[in-house]
Amino acid sequence: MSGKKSAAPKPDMTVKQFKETVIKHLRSTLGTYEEKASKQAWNQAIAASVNEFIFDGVSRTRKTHAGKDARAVHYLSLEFLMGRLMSNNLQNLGLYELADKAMKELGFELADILEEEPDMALGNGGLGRLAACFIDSMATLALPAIGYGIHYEHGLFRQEFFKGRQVERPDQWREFGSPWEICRPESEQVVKLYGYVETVYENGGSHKVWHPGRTMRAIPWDIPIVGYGGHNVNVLRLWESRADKFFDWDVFNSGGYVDAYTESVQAETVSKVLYPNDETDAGKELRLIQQYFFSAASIADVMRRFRNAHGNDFSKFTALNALQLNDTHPAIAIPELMRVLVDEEGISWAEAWKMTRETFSYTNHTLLPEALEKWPLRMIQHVLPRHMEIIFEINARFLKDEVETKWPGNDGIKRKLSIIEEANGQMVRMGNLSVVGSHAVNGVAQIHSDLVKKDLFPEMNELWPGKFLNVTNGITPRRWMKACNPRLSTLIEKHVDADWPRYLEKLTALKPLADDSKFQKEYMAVKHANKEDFVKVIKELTDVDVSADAIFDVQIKRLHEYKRQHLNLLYIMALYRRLLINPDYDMHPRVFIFGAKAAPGYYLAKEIIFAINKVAEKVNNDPRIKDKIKVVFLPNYRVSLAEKLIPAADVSQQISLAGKEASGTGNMKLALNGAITLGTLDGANIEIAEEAGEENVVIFGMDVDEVVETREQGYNPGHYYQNNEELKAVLDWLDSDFFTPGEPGLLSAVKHNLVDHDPYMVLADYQSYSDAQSKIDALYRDKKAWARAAIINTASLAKFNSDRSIQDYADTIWNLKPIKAAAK
Ligand SMILES: [N-]=[N+]=N[C@]1([C@H](N)O)O[C@H](CO)[C@@H](O)[C@H](O)[C@H]1O
Repeated sequence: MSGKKSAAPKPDMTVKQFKETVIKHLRSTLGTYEEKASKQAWNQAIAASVNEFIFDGVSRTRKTHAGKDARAVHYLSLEFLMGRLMSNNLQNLGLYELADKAMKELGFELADILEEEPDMALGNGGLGRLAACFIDSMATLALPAIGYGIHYEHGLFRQEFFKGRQVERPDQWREFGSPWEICRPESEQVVKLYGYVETVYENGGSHKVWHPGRTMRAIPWDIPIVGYGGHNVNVLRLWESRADKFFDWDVFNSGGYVDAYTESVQAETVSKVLYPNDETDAGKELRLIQQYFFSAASIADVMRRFRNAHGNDFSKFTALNALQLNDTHPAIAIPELMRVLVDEEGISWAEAWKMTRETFSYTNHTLLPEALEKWPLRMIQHVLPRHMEIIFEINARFLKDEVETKWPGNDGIKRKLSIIEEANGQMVRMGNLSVVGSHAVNGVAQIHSDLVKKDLFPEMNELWPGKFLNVTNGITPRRWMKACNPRLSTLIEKHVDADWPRYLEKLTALKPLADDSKFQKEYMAVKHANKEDFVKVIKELTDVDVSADAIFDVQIKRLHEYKRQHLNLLYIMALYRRLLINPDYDMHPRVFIFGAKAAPGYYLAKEIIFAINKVAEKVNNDPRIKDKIKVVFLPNYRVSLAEKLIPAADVSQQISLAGKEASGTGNMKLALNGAITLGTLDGANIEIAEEAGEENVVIFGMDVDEVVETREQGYNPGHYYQNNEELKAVLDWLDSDFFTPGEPGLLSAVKHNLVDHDPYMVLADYQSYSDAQSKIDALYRDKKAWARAAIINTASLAKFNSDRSIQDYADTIWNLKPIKAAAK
């Protein structure tokens, strides 16, 4: 079976040639030389060498697509959580082994050089990382596609812990520039804001003219996105904001020295920093301006490319362009396209609306009410006066032509479906606007898509049967298996074709080996070696000593109450208590590993982080429990840290309250790398259990219907507190100063939230969770059964390849065909 044909074409380059190219760039591009160069310089020299292939790929792909006047998708996302690019680019070009050998011959470990690259953390969590996996898959599937976003100067904050509390530090990913981006000043756009709208009456008709109060420049930075195999190289275009005029001499000369700068400072703030909220609506004017800035610049870029090819014959526009809204963050692009088509191109409202609806599609990523974006009508009116007019018009026609027709005289439904919410001072509902303005709406996992139809937009679904679809999320196996788990990849390639990172379903060939003791040994040896590596990372980051023989129990995701990191904490405290009561309590040693950032303004999330760190401090230094439990909270969890941890994980904690986690994507990465999912029937956990088999995951807790039932019956967390001795004991422990010597009550916020409110039913699911954790302990100690289950997970989850997700989008929403770029 081994040595089957490999997918990634090996550029005809030898190790010697690669070395020469790197040294050439070290000298001629970076102006240094071998003896003197820093690791950072070597990193830049390798990047410059790799870019020779990449830039060629960009041109080949662009020429091919332009030559064929190709239909393309434009993926609008306020977030792209890219992580590091070097390793992925080397892998996708089939250059990794070559570069590794070359650097070894030059006296370096490639892995060390890769550490020099800062993460491109232009996203908060799942939604941002999904966008990054998706553009990797679009390029790998040779689909004509462009990602559009914001070129934030500062990405997601760096997290540090001070006395157990989260502290945010600014992210400086571009401190020394990035070798992976190209500035494209020739394609800059101008974006307008504020001002007023004039109605011009002429030739018996009238049209609208927007007189902006402020304009700013949008400068594009292109990041090449290399498809696996290096055939197609698409582009991620990120917009940087700059002032129209850098310095206002008139103001300066009239003594307004500082004011002369104001405009440029204000303009630059637009792309200055990513809003660090995951799942909450920021509601700030600057955030709205960010959303409009990149939407308008992107629409203008699409129009420029279209006009260059087709002048103002817009009959082909919808046939050649698909625009995907990654959540409602770019929803303002809908009235923006209408403004351009009607005001600038003079197309009739009806025709323009038809084109707009055909062009847009919208992905919903959450049901959490606080995450559904609503903008004060007054704010949109002030910042975007013409767009507010257009939204009024869209809404009026929608309510009259469609809602009234379906539900004549039903004001209740009109109020519910209206894009404008009359209550709380008139708000604009960006979710309703996105649904009304799109031809397709999808959720990100089957259960979530069903709930979007049933609970979020039931009437819209009735109005447009067939508009609401499901496209279950996925992850790119190139970054999340091939690149981050080379030991597993090598083992796999002994039994499966080398092109498995492209055709993940080939991993099913491992299923027959699940009970093969030799393969089980090899497979678990891979896991153990990965754990040994990560033991060093834990020591380096937290100074905690752990054993690779312990169970690595992992919960890595943003800190949010619905994800229930505090449920995990209660169980850790219960285990600790059992060991204090009976030091010989029979359990396999376990290391609980957390990685999670809390939004800076999210009080309880920060209290949960603090509580976990205080409990960790106590548990990790308590000799009475003989290292049977260790708790590790890794600071600054991010993509590059996930790439080190996921291959070393044994247990994947996916314990959200059923109905709250739309999909999850960490669950997919962990399971594909052989971690056993401990989860609720929520999001994609359900589909992971379906694909891997119920016996190869550990499910607990209420399902969605039971949650709804419990809520309808009136949920009383106090009941569980009073009737579960262990649960009561650990909750009361939080009130004491056991974990915060001399400061009793410092952790009480977490207890009171749970005992008094518990909005995410932690206490209701506690016992079922605790029992499931005992199942995990028993299963792990049955080495054959554990290895079998882990292997089955790796072999059975091809469905969660983001290539499959993107193929679903291409087939069911974008109607998009691949166009392979011409070779040389
Ligand atoms: N926003 N948002 N939503 C999320 C994540 N938090 O980013 O999108 C992710 C990507 O669709 C989902 O996997 C996750 O369940 C959902 O909560």
